[in-house]
Amino acid sequence: MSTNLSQAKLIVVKVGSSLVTAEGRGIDQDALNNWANQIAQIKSTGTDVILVSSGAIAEGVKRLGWVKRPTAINELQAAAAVGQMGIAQAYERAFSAHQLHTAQILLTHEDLSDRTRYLNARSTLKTLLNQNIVPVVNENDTVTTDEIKLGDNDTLGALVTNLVDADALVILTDQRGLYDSDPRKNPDAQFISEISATHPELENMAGGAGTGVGTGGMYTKVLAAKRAALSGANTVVASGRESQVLQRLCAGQSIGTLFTSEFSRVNARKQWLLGHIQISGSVNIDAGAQRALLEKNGSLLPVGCVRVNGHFHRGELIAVLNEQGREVARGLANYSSVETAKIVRCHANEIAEKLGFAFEDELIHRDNLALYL
Ligand SMILES: Nc1ncnc2c1ncn2[C@@H]1O[C@H](COP(=O)(O)OP(=O)(O)O)[C@@H](O)[C@H]1O
Ligand SMILES: N[C@@H](CCC(=O)OP(=O)(O)O)C(=O)O
Repeated sequence: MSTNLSQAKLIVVKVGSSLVTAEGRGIDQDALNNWANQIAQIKSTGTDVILVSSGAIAEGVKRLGWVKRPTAINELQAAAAVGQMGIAQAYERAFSAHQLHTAQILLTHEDLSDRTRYLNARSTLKTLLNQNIVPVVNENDTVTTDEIKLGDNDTLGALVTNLVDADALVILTDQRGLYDSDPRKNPDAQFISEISATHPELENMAGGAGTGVGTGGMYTKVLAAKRAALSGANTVVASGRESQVLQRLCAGQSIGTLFTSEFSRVNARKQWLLGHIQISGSVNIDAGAQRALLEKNGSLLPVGCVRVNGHFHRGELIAVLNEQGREVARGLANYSSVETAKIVRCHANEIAEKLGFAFEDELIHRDNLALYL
């Protein structure tokens, strides 16, 4: 795997509140225009981008005329609701100069931990990318309470990276990258240009937020790098004010701090599928489907399924059994057991007719399938 971003086909770019809102003074439209310009150019060279943008609370606080960030959760939620309007407008304006549309995606913790919602979120993001739209993601702050909050958008950026199998996560912030201690507190702090995302000293080096508007500081960024590494993605933390930072990263230049992942893409996904979820049911497949899976790295289509066992919902993990009843794979089902039973042996164009609706053509997409090789 290449360690830089020159081969990346899809990257997640996270921008922090202090950059987006000029440290709380209000949306920095010039900064947004600049990133939009860079993203439009990257997209035209074949690298897709999903933006994760903070700033709703900081912008809301400014619009409401409050002198400082509140601590009461209901006030933070109200501020987020007001500020998110500005964030959405500002990105749409910035990208419209490049004839690109944006789409607002507000996610909660549950959207990413519940398997059905996870698949729906993934499917929506992929569909938007196929339509050449730039998704702009934030946490749905208005409906999340303390206990269920993701809490910071560095974590959200890593979860989105895993969700869509992005090649890399780029976290743009107000520092050049990671130093061995907080450079705001230690003028002798040493800059680190590359480090393993699983380095044991990372958490000790990283401190909290630098300004009153940021959340989590470098600490949540190193945790995010760790999380993104689990699905095989590298993370770069760099300054959002660095000239042409995204284009230069995508051209393979070394800017900021690169956190390298030691997991391979396939293994990480497989670990997640095989290790973390209980099986709800299974399907038996025919020899042709088995060949498609094992030899051609294909998806499992309903036409290759012969029987459905057990009870499962859309998004649940199921086992794939061959004609002899041996488990050959596991994956996330796009249809429930009741729906699957109605579409076994059916071609993709017959699904809507049998069910009255259709999600995907596949019962299990190959991205959501782990094989026992
Ligand atoms: N080891 C470190 N290296 C770099 N920055 C650090 C470190 N420890 C703490 N920080 C702080 O993290 C801040 C960036 O995080 P944060 O304020 O949450 O910004 P953002 O809004 O971009 O997420 C920096 O301004 C810096 O003061
Ligand atoms: N969802 C919040 C952002 C929380 C957050 O993580 O902020 P930051 O540390 O600036 O990325 C908002 O939009 O205000």
